[in-house]
Amino acid sequence: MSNILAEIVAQKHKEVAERQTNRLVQDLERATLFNRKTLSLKSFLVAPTRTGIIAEFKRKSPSKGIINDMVKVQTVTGAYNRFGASGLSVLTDGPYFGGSIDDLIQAREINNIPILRKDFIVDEYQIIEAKAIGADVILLIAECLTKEQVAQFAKTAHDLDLEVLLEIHSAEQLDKVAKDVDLVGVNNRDLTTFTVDVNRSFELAPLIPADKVKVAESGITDVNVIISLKKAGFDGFLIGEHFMKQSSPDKAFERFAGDLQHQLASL
Ligand SMILES: O=P(O)(O)OC[C@@H](O)[C@@H](O)c1c[nH]c2ccccc12
Repeated sequence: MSNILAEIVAQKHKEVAERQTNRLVQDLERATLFNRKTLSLKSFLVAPTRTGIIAEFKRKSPSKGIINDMVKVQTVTGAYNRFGASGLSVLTDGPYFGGSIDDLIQAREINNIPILRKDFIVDEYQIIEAKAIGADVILLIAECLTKEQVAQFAKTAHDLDLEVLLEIHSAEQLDKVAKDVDLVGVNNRDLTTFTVDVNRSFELAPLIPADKVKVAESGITDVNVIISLKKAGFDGFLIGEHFMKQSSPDKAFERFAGDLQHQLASL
């Protein structure tokens, strides 16, 4: 594990222990959103009226510092939805990414497309919490978890009707793909050096088991790259910075999605 990742994981264990004493699992299970019917990201990624983009709301990151702390979560995610995102990714990590549980709850209030809880899951409590705040999908990061944890956490998620996106960065981590993993994401960003290389997605695509939906993550800034990734078998494209770094991420998304729809129509 890289230094920064080890630091985040240690911090996460502390945070979860604290939150767990304030809000017990039984309380989470009584939340209204806990019983809502979840939406399938797998289905939305291939819906003909959508773009395959999982559009992310991210205020800051360890690699970039502040990306955008001026915009509102409902303005941005509402536009992502309206202009054809297949899903939303909302950071709920506070210390490193400037997100919060409240951001996801707010996004849920106004959007009827799948929402990925973007966080570092190190404890089952966070999965129950994800359901209770209105998420549809959880992220599991192979680099932070053992093979056994991935299998166990993915099973817990499925028992709650949540889908599971497993993030990998190397071929070796494919060993952690479990039965209950629905989607495999290739993170193009190296969490040690923060360098981004979209070729990582092209290299790993043929090695991902055929029954898992493929998602390319990070460093995507170009509609033509999405077309190539589609040809390589990807159905999902997780994009944050390219929209968030603009003063109006909503308008940036509208333009990008329009270009993509146009390119797709002429294929
Ligand atoms: O902002 P980008 O380069 O478009 O990347 C989005 C997303 O892939 C990235 O935010 C991400 C991928 N895996 C993560 C794990 C935790 C936090 C964030 C991430």
